[in-house]
Amino acid sequence: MDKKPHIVFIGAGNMASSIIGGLVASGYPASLISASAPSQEHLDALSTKYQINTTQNNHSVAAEADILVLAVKPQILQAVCTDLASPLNDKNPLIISIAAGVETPHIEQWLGKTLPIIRCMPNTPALVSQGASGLFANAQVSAEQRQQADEIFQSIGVTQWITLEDQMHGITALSGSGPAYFFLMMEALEDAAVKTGIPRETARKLGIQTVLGAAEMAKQSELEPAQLKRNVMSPGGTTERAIQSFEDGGIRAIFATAVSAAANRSKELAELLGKQ
Ligand SMILES: NC(=O)C1=CN([C@@H]2O[C@H](COP(=O)(O)OP(=O)(O)OC[C@H]3O[C@@H](n4cnc5c(N)ncnc54)[C@H](O)[C@@H]3O)[C@@H](O)[C@H]2O)C=CC1
Ligand SMILES: O=C(O)[C@@H]1CCC=N1
Repeated sequence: MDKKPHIVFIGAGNMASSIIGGLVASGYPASLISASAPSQEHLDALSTKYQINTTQNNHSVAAEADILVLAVKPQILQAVCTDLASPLNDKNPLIISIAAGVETPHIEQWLGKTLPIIRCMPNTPALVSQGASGLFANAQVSAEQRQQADEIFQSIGVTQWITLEDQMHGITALSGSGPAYFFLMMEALEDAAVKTGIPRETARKLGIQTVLGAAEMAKQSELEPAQLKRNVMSPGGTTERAIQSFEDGGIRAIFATAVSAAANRSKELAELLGKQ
């Protein structure tokens, strides 16, 4: 990026803070990041921690945006966009919506004009620069804007672009919601280890490092996860018993059902919110 764009966040909750924290950690100038929200507590947390600009006035800050990130709950996005239509009347910022299940034609309709819109599904590990973001651009997005968005989200993790907006339901179910699945597994693994007699602190430390080590290994290795798994399974050994127990318990079906429940909820939100 030659001249860095002014990035304005509408909404200052969990996901906005994770992205802002990651951006600042990557060296993005705090003076070029602003956030607006009704919650003074959320704003104070961001200005104290990252020294970014904050306000409760969506209108004034939106009018200054080169990139406007919509980071409010899907259920209030229509009201927020409708309210922003007039301050954006003579402006043409790149809109990036991170709201689950809200489709770009609805955002355009609510903002009252055709605009370059990118839908992005990030995740909270963005806070520690380990985010995974799926992105989709509508036809109005220029090559330069696409690159700007890619650089922003690459600075907080990895990016993958999709060409069909419909695939965003699956991305939401995979990487948007995904961190929670692994936190659940960490909880369950830790509790199970404690039951074998290990102190909780030890179980937590080794459990988390095991998840991290396995993920890093899968990322760096040319081998598929299935082969990496087999490499841990000595014939007649301990892992084989555990993996057999997972398979007998239907772990694959459990994943398939959970991921499709999340994707279906994303579709449901799209239908519900589009009808408002
Ligand atoms: N939490 C997550 O892991 C992820 C969330 N998302 C999406 O990010 C969006 C935000 O989610 P969270 O950060 O988790 O929610 P949150 O509830 O933590 O934050 C929402 C923020 O919006 C603010 N807000 C409420 N009304 C507003 C208004 N009228 N104008 C401006 N700001 C307003 C709130 O004060 C709060 O700062 C959602 O659309 C969600 O689908 C996407 C990927 C992952
Ligand atoms: O649970 C949710 O609806 C949001 C979207 C993906 C992660 N959190």
